[in-house]
Amino acid sequence: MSETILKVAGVSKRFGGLQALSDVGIHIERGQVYGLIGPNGAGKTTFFNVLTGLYKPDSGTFELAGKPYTPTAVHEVAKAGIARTFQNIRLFPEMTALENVMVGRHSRTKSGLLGAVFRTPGFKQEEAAIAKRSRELLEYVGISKYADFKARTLSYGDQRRLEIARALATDPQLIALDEPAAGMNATEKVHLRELIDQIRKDNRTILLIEHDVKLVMGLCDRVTVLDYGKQIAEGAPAEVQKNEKVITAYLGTGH
Ligand SMILES: Nc1ncnc2c1ncn2[C@@H]1O[C@H](COP(=O)(O)OP(=O)(O)OP(=O)(O)O)[C@@H](O)[C@H]1O
Repeated sequence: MSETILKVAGVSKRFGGLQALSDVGIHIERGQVYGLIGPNGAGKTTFFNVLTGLYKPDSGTFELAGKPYTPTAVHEVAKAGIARTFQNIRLFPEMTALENVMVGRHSRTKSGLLGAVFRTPGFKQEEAAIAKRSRELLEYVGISKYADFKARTLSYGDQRRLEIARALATDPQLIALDEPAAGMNATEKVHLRELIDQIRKDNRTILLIEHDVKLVMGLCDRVTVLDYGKQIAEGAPAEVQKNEKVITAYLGTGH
């Protein structure tokens, strides 16, 4: 039986005179890879930023796994169960790959600051469990050999994998990936596709913004197409690809 993970309706956002989003809504089922596509400036990143609490919407309702949530702050959204990555990678560059994942995992721990300061047995136990789980996640995304390397020394493709591991560390209901293939070469893209497929097989749910249409069409169960802040199509990739409005939107901007 299908289970709705994310239900968003009526999202609008204006920047001064520019209507960046007009009445946008999406509906994602558990285990789906859902794509958000559209020409440059269509409103994809704005939608992601609204969804994850970076921008306050002018209107909209939000429900995650059947519970309403208000995306007022990034940490509230993380607590509700959405983890995201960014178009311009946001890792802690001077920390090791392992430490970067551990930071993500810490959002799920109980001991708190006092436990850390006094290094209580509870804290040490929890810390060991976090390190173990974080190593497993590095293995899962295929970069365990770089566990002790500083994040900034990893290749672009591996840094994106590390961001995904860090997002997974929060045990999210939904993982939102903002252009995960940006800057990747063809081989890295093949590996990324395998990784996203694996994440889906493990019954996770993914929302994806991606410019690489081939990747989107090959990976996504459903897609929504935005153009000038409006939703011009929604459906299975094969249907959407044939939609006249979508073809015109892409041709019109030279895509
Ligand atoms: N913080 C902001 N202040 C003012 N205008 C903004 C802001 N963020 C986005 N916009 C505008 O909103 C519109 C939608 O931008 P957005 O970045 O969401 O598009 P996009 O679909 O993600 O584009 P791209 O594919 O180029 O990343 C654009 O016209 C952009 O200039």
